[in-house]
Amino acid sequence: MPESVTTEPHRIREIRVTPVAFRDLPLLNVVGVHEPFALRAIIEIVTDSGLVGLGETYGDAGHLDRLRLAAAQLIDVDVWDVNEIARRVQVTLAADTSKTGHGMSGMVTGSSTADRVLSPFEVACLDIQGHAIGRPVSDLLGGAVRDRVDYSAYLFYKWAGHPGAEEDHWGAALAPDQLVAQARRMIDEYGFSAIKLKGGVFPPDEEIEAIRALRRAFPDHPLRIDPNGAWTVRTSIRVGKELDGVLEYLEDPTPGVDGMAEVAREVSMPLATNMCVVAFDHVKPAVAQDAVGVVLSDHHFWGGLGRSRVLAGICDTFGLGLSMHSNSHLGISLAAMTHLAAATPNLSYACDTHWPWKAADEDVVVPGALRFEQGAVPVPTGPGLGVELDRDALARLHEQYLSSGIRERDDTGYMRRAQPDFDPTAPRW
Ligand SMILES: O=C([O-])[C@@H](O)[C@@H](O)[C@H](O)[C@@H](O)C(=O)[O-]
Ligand SMILES: [Mg+2]
Repeated sequence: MPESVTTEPHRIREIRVTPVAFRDLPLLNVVGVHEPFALRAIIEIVTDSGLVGLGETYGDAGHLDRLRLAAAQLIDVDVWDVNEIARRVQVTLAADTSKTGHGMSGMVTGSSTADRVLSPFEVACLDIQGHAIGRPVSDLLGGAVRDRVDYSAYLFYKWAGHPGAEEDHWGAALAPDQLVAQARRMIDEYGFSAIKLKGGVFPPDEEIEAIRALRRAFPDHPLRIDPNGAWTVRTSIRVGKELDGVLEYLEDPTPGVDGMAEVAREVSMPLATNMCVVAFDHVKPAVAQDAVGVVLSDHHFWGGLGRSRVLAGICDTFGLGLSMHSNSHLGISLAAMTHLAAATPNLSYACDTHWPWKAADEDVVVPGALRFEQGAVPVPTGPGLGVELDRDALARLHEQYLSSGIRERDDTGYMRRAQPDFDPTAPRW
């Protein structure tokens, strides 16, 4: 065996779970509005060989408890033994049937608790594996089939600023012309070549008008709208027919597989989802009913990068398209998403990202490794995820978490402070 090859295990000596908060803007959605800070948890796995791997996940209190519970069971496991790590997470959380505290504000329900908890540990192990052999994570996933990953311009209706605060640098977006201006600015800054509108905020006809305005302003950009299940089956069919030939896909128009299947039978464009197919046991019924044409994968709730590639294989087998979902996130997640998308041949749509909504000066990774060029992130080529933890920034964002007082994402509660009778029930129209 050549001397450079080592077969030594890299055993987990310590796992640090650090909740952080970063500034967020008042982005509107079907369940309410984003609070002034978004929460994440940063995972550091330290091995007995002195390597450190990074992961990032939701930061809600219930999820933090589960992360810490599982972390305690992973000491001494070799980071190459991800199956054993998955088994231990599964066993630790077997009795945990609570669906709360997952950090997705009610818009992604029914995802597997064990997969959500496993995800950041698996990513951190892959980061360490990559460092151990000097190869990027995309190589560990089978090799990058593209050297840059396309992301979409993720538009939100939004207030001008948080209540009681000054107008923020994006300003209000409550009408079609303001959304067009938002898209223009985001595309000028990042170069995105596809556009997604978060809908479910205003009556459907207003949102149809917004999509039409975007189509006029950006005739060549694929367009998507995602009302997070805000519409009845009937409304979804009407909107789908009105936007025939305009949308690349229609994302979660109505809740549940049965409703989606009814809509899918009547509209021409594919239906996409990150709401009714969010765990492996949802795939079979959705396929049986032909309910969705595109699955929005998300390694944060599908159990990490390896299991997301399993999902990609399933989508390929059943002829389903594959795109990628996002929530408010920092650079470790962006790096993981980029490696995964790079190594997934059938991920053929521009991925979602909330990145433009994050303040440029707030992240836990050292700047430089991740950048947008013409709407895409070049796949990091350094070892592991290719990003480095900025410890001062981590400490700062942790302090911000402590002082923010926010412990759970609560878009509805925050909305009700401004509008006490706000009702998040969906479908609404
Ligand atoms: O950030 C938001 O408000 C989004 O609505 C997010 O929470 C959703 O999970 C997501 O982006 C989606 O595509 O449903
Ligand atoms: Mg969605």
